[in-house]
Amino acid sequence: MASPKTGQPADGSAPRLEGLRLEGLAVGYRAGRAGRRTRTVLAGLDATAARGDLTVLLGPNGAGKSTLLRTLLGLQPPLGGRVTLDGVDLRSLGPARRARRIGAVLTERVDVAMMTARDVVALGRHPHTGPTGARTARDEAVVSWALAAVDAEHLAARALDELSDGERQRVMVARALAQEPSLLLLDEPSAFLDAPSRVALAALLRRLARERGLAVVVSTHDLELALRTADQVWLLGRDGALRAGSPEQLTLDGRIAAVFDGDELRFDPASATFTPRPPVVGTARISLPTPAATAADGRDEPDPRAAALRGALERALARAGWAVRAAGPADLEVAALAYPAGGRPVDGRVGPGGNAGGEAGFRCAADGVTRALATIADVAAWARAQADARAARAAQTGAGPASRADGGARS
Ligand SMILES: Nc1ncnc2c1ncn2[C@@H]1O[C@H](COP(=O)(O)OP(=O)(O)OP(=O)(O)O)[C@@H](O)[C@H]1O
Repeated sequence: MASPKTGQPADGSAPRLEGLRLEGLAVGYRAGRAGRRTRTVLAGLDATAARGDLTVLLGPNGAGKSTLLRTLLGLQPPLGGRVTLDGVDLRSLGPARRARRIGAVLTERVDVAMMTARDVVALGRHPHTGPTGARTARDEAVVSWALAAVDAEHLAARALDELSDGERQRVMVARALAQEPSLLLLDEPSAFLDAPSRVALAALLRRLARERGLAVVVSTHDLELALRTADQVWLLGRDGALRAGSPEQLTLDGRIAAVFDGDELRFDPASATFTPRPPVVGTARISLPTPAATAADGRDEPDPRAAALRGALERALARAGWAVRAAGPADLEVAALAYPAGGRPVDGRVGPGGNAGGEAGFRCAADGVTRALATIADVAAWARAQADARAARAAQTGAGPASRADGGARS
């Protein structure tokens, strides 16, 4: 049994490091004279974020992600309930002890004119240095480690206000790491990062959680990456509820789709990706050449060219308004006649030797007309023209295009 005040077990054994726990937490804002008027954004939140885990906070705009993170960081008081870190109530921690335990990267821009990236990272040591603020050799080593951990050693001597948004973001993560916290909170840290840097940051946060036993809670709008990398998701719904679970569980439960599906976007639980949802004009079917590849040891392996080609064709057809079906009759048919040479990305002509001669790569049919087309771009343009023609015919007869439910896109 742990002492509620200190979190230390009464028997003197090593403290149990349970990470972050929200118990009936309510967050929001106080306004009016003496803060008597309150605006509750989220209430009754119960969840944990274990040490060693990457917990990703997801929710639509305005759901309360920043409000929750700011409350966990102590920048605004809870309106109710409590938050503990390793069993210790955060309200019992003064600012200095709190700063030693919780590192954060928020969306606010920090004004640090004339400081180098290394100086800024060194600010993270502030909670650990004595009253003089003098840094020891260990402090300097931690600063160097933090810069290296985010792959920003080459930025150390640069002035922070001369860095790009992405470079700056990495430095701010390093500053939080330099605090050597047990809880790391990040509010949309990948907002300014390019795709490879986002993947690298997610991998870094996972590694830090694992290797240093940190509880990491990160909010993001990058759902697809979050669902691939998170150990746990805290999902804020439009109803103000927080549902915690593994990405797979929340995907299969339909919770992710319930929060994020919209008129324009649909969450596909099979691929855990979002696809645009244009009006459906009819059904389409794709056929591919028989895949050639089998593994050298004789075991059958899926031919990666087949998946790439099918995916590219599916996206092109869906964008034009066709609901692609796996089998059965369809209004529009696209048959690829060959794979691109050498398994290169499918972005141009298809056929033996790259189809340099310009011969047909696809045979396409719709509404009784058959066409031979050379490239995927040709197929996309043709599918779009067919969709426009169908929509125009439907408008003339007053029938309207097939509904989404009819077309099967909104399964
Ligand atoms: N200072 C404030 N006073 C009162 N209400 C606020 C304040 N700041 C934010 N809010 C409101 O709190 C709610 C939650 O906002 P919050 O910024 O936490 O959402 P979010 O999930 O982080 O949104 P986003 O994804 O758009 O960044 C919103 O309705 C917002 O208008």
